[in-house]
Amino acid sequence: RKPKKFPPGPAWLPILGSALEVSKLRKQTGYLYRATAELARRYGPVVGLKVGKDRQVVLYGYEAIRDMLSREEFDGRPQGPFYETRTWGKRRGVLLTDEEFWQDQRRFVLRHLKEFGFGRRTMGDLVEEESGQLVHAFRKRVMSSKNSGVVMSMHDAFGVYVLNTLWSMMAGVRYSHSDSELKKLQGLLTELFANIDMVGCLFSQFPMLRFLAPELSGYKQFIYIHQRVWEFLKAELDKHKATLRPEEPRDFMDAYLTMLSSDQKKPSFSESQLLAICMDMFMAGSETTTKSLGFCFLYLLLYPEVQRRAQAEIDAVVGRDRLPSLNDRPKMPYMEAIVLESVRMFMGRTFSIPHRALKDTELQGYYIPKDTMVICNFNGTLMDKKFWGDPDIFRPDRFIDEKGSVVIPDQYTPFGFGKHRCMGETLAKSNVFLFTASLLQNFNFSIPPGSPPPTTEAIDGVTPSPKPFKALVTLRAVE
Ligand code: HEM
Repeated sequence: RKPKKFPPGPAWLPILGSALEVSKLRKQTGYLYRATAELARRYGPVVGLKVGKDRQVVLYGYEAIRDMLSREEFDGRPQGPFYETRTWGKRRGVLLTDEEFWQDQRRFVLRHLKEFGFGRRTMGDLVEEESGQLVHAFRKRVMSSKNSGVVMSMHDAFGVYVLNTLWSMMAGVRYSHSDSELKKLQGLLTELFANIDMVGCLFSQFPMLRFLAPELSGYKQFIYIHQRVWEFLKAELDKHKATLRPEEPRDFMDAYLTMLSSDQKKPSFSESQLLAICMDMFMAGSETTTKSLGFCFLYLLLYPEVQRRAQAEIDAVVGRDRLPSLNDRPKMPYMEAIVLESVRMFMGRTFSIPHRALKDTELQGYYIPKDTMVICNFNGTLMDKKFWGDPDIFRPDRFIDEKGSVVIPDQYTPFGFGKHRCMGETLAKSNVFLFTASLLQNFNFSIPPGSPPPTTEAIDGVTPSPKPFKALVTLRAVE
């Protein structure tokens, strides 16, 4: 039964809760974020739902989101089969854990990743190295075509390069762009992310389906893909164990392994926890940035004037004799605004990672019982018409004030805030900035002749993707 003063929302039916109503709206609107936006229109910015066994509260609108994310009693992460199965029966990692376990692990990850460059100058070198490789690969393809132009698939052009910037620090590895095993794995992850949601999936809301309909409920695919990622990471871990020299840690994996055999080791530290952290970083670190870059280039095709202005800025600040670097960033507000706008377009179509109430509490005047899942629909902040005016238009200028400086309003929430705030914001923004600036310095991107403009409709899922699209890539003339 609905608890008293629980946030308003559709009726709760036995067993199903409000699942049918949500699913009907999702079918009508095409996306879960639009379905819950419609519910917010009907019931207000705090909507109460029950989907199978899960009590959920979806927040839409800045006030409610800010209130929830800044209060410690909402710092839990959900529990249940979905959040445990991914790490073999126990919640592990940093992405979906909470309380003391998560605090210890988050602190360790941040502190030790920094030793290998994370958030520091050396991280800039890694991103610069990778953007150089990206430009080189594009140039090779363009030059191999007789008329110096090539039609390329863009939505998935960045995955390996993005992962490399993080994996150099995590495991001291850079993968080749043609590494077929890694590409297969990234493809599987993209597929998985399109089939589940931030709020779980059928088998997490109706756990019996794991046994009654393992295929239909997505359980089988979920296990298969996680197993493949796990094996991939385990092979790297085994290599590290065989060559570890504790006095000279080469990367994060070494630092963690060294900690495992030290006397400061806390009970939350274990080898499977190390693998779970790697899995979290693998998933959180590459899918998000890659898809932001996908949206970035989609909109650059649709808004050629934005491309031209970015190129004019790159030419003025960097010129053509060297690649852009992160040192140029403070002098390139328009490029910086393109980064912000691309991430807005990506996260404005989805949710934050769900939180969980750690105790009975209240939010915006409503009663929220302990263990309720609380989730932010970022569409309500990042695409709010009242605030942004024209949220569907790709307009980097919205982040630039009359003096030409970058301004980021409070409503801009794609990385969340509070204690669970994204750990990879700096890396993600550096990647989007430098990959885009380096490519625009060297190439023009346009809609292939004879093709319709790419659609801005996305593929729904945990993180939305642009639908597959191609660009005509040509070398920029040297002036
Ligand atoms: C455009 C790219 C990215 C976006 C939009 C993004 C967004 C987010 C959001 C909204 C959260 C949830 C905050 C909350 O629960 O309140 C989050 C958490 C997280 N992100 Fe990112 N992220 C991005 C890139 C990355 C990268 C590159 C990494 C890896 C270095 C990363 C690692 C994480 C981790 C580990 C968490 C969990 C933090 C915690 O619960 O303590 N993210 N991210």
